[in-house]
Amino acid sequence: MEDLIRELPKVELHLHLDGSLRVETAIEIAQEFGIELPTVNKEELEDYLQVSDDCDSLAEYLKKFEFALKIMQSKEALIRIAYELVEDAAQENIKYLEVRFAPLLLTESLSKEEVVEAVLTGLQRAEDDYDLEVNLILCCMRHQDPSKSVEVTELAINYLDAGVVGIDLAGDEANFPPEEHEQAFQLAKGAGLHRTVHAGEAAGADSVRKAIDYLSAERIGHGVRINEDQETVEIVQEQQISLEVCPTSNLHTNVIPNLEEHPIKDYYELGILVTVNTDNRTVSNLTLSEEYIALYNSLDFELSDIEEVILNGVKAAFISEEKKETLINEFKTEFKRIEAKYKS
Ligand SMILES: O=c1[nH]cnc2c1ncn2[C@@H]1O[C@H](CO)[C@@H](O)[C@H]1O
Ligand SMILES: [Zn+2]
Repeated sequence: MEDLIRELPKVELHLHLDGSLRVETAIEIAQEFGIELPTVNKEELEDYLQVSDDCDSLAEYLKKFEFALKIMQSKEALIRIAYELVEDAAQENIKYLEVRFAPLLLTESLSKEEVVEAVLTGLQRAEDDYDLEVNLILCCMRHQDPSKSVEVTELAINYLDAGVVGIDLAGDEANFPPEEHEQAFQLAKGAGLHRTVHAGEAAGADSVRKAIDYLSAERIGHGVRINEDQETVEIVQEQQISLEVCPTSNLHTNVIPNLEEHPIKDYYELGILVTVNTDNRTVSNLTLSEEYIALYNSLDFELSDIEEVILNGVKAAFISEEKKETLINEFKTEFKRIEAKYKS
């Protein structure tokens, strides 16, 4: 079953560039650019980049990004890291990928336009070399002034036809409410940019409601905690808001005590459009295949359920209806072929 899952065509919609760089690459870039490292030993550096078992909150988890951001301040680093992330995704048969990051955290020596262009260059080079499609989402950060979110949105609008498809709101959910960023998200909506918002992770259902009401979120990053309020569950169901669920990340930020108690199966059974994602591959030391294997082992998802969740990812993707239909047909054919192969 595990090999079969690895072979299935997949989609990933919630993946942070700065949480997913290869550890070897971090060492090489730091050495090349004279950036001071706490250690050049790969295993030891992993401790700095990966979350430990005793991490007890999102705020603590977010500290894991500080080092990655330091080494991502040059064009060369951004092109390489973006390229390698797509390469890693292609290796586990991801056919459609949305990558996200916060451009304003990377402007120590580059302009925000240079930052976006370098990442798009890396993504597109890998798209040319591998058989998958990639789009980019730009993150606004909760702790930054709302005017910065407008700046990120304007930047996203400039690259709307060049690979950027939407904006996100990320960062410390418990301490910074979403509604302050309304102007940016309404600007995005008016310009035809898609909107996703991290919510219902470090704060409850109320945070999800605000993301929908004020920020016109089409998707919710995580949304684990919607079950704290029945009305929110119904709104998510009725409005077909999809959830970008990242089960292992939720374990690491201490939103759930163990995978077995993750509510994803309940949401799935209610017909909510749940998708499965890694969030941060390096921070959580994780691949998407492993995440699906965990659903199979810990949450009793059967193969047909896993395939349906993968198709949910296509349905929730920030792409045209025509592209969705093509991908769904391709995926269904592949599912049948792979199932037949493993039966024989
Ligand atoms: O699970 C999460 N919840 C909220 N914010 C996050 C999560 N993972 C990463 N980031 C934040 O998003 C920024 C841009 O990629 C990262 O720098 C990190 O601060
Ligand atoms: Zn995230």
